Amino acid sequence: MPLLVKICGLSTRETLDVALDGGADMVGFVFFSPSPRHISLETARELGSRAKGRAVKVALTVDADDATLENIVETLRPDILQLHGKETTARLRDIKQKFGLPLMKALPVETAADLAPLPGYAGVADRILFDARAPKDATRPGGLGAPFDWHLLENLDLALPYMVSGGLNADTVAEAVRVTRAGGVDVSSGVERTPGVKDPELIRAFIRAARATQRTTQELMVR
Ligand SMILES: O=C(O)c1ccccc1NCC(=O)[C@H](O)[C@H](O)COP(=O)(O)O
Repeated sequence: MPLLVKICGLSTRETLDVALDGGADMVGFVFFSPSPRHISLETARELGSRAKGRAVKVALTVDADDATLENIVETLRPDILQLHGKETTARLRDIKQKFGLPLMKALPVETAADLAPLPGYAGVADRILFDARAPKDATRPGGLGAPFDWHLLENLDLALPYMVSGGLNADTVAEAVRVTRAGGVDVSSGVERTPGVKDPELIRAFIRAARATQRTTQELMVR
């Protein structure tokens, strides 16, 4: 199964086109006003139509209510909802029932104890995004450019597809995939030179580096 590459926090036509032209499998859009990557519903409509059919569109929210989700679904037309807050399994069931979209639940990781909620989410989410737990004083629960200890996922036995994120960049993505055996990688800060401003060359470099992990694996398999 090819590695899924997600570029998250896209907010302009130009950088969205770079991610799409570079072959990103998933493009993420942030709907969380304290984030430097937050986009308006008007921008969501424009970027959503631009990405349609070219990559999986991911709408990222944090403990959003139904009205907020309804507006995002109506404008972005997402293919998957990424829930990056404290959403319970009951809330995931509620959202899935109301919107009928696949759900990717973000799980903050700092210690092995953080994996305890996995079985519950695995029963309702469609995929899991492992992300670094944000510091207590952080203004947002993700997109902070800091990694977690990937070895915490070394012996993971999860029936669901999962992605790894948190501080990834072109130099570290191969090791993250090797250690976690994740089926997907997700990056935001690692393709920016300043918070919220995506850099075309960093996007291209990250996608190249992520794709290179696949060639290495295939080469190993044929030996
Ligand atoms: O990216 C944000 O600003 C953000 C804000 C609020 C909740 C989640 C957020 N990002 C979630 C993502 O999926 C990021 O891509 C992920 O946390 C990795 O971010 P980074 O460590 O910056 O690569």
